[in-house]
Amino acid sequence: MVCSLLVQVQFKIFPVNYAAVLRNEIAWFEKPENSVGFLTSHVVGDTSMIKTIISDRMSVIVQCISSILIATIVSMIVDWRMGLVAWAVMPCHFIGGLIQAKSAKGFSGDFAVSHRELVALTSESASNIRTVASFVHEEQILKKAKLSLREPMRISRIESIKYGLIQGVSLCLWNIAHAVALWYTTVLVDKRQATFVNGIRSYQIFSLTVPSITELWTLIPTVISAISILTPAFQILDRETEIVPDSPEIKSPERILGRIEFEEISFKYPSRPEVVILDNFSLIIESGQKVALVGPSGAGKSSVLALLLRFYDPHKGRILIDRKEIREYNLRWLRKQIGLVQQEPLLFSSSIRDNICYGNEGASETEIIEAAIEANIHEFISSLPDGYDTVVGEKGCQLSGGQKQRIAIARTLLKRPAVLLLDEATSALDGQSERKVISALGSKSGPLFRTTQITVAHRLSTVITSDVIVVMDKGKVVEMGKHATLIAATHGIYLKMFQLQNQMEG
Ligand SMILES: Nc1ncnc2c1ncn2[C@@H]1O[C@H](COP(=O)(O)OP(=O)(O)OP(=O)(O)O)[C@@H](O)[C@H]1O
Repeated sequence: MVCSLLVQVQFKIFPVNYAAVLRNEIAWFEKPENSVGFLTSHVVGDTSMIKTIISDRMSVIVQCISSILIATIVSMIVDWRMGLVAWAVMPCHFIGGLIQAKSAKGFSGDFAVSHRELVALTSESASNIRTVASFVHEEQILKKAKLSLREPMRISRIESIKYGLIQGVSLCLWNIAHAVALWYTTVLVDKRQATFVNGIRSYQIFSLTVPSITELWTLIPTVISAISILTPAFQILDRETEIVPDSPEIKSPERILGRIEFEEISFKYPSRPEVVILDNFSLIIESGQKVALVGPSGAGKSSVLALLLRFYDPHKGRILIDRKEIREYNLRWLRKQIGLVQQEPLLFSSSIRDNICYGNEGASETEIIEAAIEANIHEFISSLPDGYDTVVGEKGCQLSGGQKQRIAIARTLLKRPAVLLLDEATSALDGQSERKVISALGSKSGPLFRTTQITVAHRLSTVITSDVIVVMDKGKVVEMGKHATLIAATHGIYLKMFQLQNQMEG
């Protein structure tokens, strides 16, 4: 009964642990201690450790405790003095066990850390295998892995010697306990306070109990390891996320209109608090407008999009959507209203259909095909032997950069977002494909179905038709207007960028 309950707990812990990881804000995932490898190691390692404790060890612990209790009661019934002796020598086992437990603590801690480092290294190199292979960096990775294991190996060698000695001491204490019990049996028999038969019976029962006690103590290192491994897991479970996805639980209108206002925003990334990214940034985007953010690399364009999705919160200023601060919207609901296509979109290792349906699982076949046509990828998908059922490989590795981008655009279009954020979303497409996609995206806004569009682009040819072009530099808006207005301004940054690109293309 107890064991079956514990097994159920074991299966419930994994989703709880995983949900606690996913609940955190983006900045938390950017900390080195929360890298993909470390988290994988945590989730997999913690779950298997819980399995070991609950399924394998817990039943042994329950068995040992019950056999000790039964043996004690029976030996008390046979001869109460002998029963008391069994308990009197218990400190010998107890002290032996304590010494073992103490030595095991450092032992397991080192293994946990080195194991996590190794998993982090493996997952990082496996997910970046093309970069690793092109730089012929395999040897260095192996060296790094060996290096990360060197210190734990040295420590564990010392610890295992210590552990062996300690095991010897605790066995010695166990033998002392036996000797005392046997000696006392002879004393009782000698003084005729117990019959020979009862003395032997009692001693036999005591002897049968000792293996259970010893086994219980040998399980202590496992339990200690579990505690040291599970402590960080519980820290993750207990952590309060800074940007709460389910709060506030207020009812929102069906669809936002898409008027966006950045009001004197100042922003620094939590991982780099000394660098100001956005400095008093203000911008109003009317519902249904097409706005382009352009400017030099590192100007803060993508950061503006990240703030709108509340991947981070600004330190100063407010962001309003439909004249209401975004913190007042339920975050999950808000994110469903916004579609983001990034420069290097990540596809999941499943079929093209599943990837397109990612934000809208209930979409019909017609809707999926419509979105693919708008993203100019339907023709390619139809030419594949398995069509929409083609599996794209891990992170979409079986597709070209441009195909990945177009599938990502289709995925976002299927979401029918009220606000569409395109961050260099067509940068990998050829000119003709790009024009088709951009014109399809441009036709998204109509009187019935408004989409506010914010495009971040380096290639200015893709944004010249925008309603407003915002030129950013060092986290500030430096120029703003239509393409014609901006190129008319002499000495403007936009004009310079435009001329430079024209020269390069010409
Ligand atoms: N997650 C992050 N943590 C810390 N700093 C970051 C992070 N992301 C971006 N930055 C820094 O913020 C600054 C602005 O980056 P951002 O990506 O917003 O610029 P950008 O204008 O979009 O650049 P690009 O055109 O090259 O994409 C850069 O200096 C960058 O190094």
